[in-house]
Amino acid sequence: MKNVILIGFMGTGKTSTGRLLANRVGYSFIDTDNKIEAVNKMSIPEMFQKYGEKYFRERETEVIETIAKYHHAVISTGGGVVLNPHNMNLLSQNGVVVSLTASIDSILERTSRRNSRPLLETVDRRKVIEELLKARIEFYHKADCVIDTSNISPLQVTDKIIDFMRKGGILRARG
Ligand SMILES: Nc1ncnc2c1ncn2[C@@H]1O[C@H](COP(=O)(O)OP(=O)(O)OP(=O)(O)O)[C@@H](O)[C@H]1O
Ligand SMILES: O=C(O)C1=C[C@@H](O)[C@@H](O)[C@H](O)C1
Ligand SMILES: [Mg+2]
Repeated sequence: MKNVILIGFMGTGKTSTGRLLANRVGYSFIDTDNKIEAVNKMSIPEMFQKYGEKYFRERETEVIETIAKYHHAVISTGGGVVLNPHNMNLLSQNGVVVSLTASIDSILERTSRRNSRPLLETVDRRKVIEELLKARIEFYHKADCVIDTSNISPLQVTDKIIDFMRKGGILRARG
């Protein structure tokens, strides 16, 4: 049974939508950021602060190497998972990749609600978001399905993902 992998920039809703989707389709739910924190017994901001981004990326890949083998799971990733082709090869071998996008204004608003994203701890968050998005956009578009979440609720996003899963034969008809 294929996994559903959610990729996308910070604040596009991977974690909240992924949890909801897993509940609706009866899959297990894994969030790579949460898993990294649990396995390493350390928060992501603390990890960045103590050991830097490179160390975090290595821990991220370790977690992906484990969870890519799961079945029947919705896997919500961290925003930078797409940067390492090894991560994406592992994940896509055993799953379909759904990319969530959002406008810069939506991202700015949503990422201001909780301040636990080390890469956005900066004075000019809009500028950093624009720069990171520019560098990453091509990766976020390498997906089996791309959904703009700017003006729809997490529930509506899951409706679209479920439609996509049914059309691809990943999920059987209603039930
Ligand atoms: N479609 C949506 N419409 C409005 N708000 C949303 C939507 N999706 C998520 N949010 C809100 O945006 C914030 C960020 O969502 P979430 O943590 O799920 O994003 P994420 O993609 O997992 O981010 P990160 O990459 O940093 O883990 C949360 O407050 C969430 O409730
Ligand atoms: O976009 C990113 O590079 C990140 C996103 C978050 O989900 C975390 O994985 C971490 O803060 C890095
Ligand atoms: Mg998340």
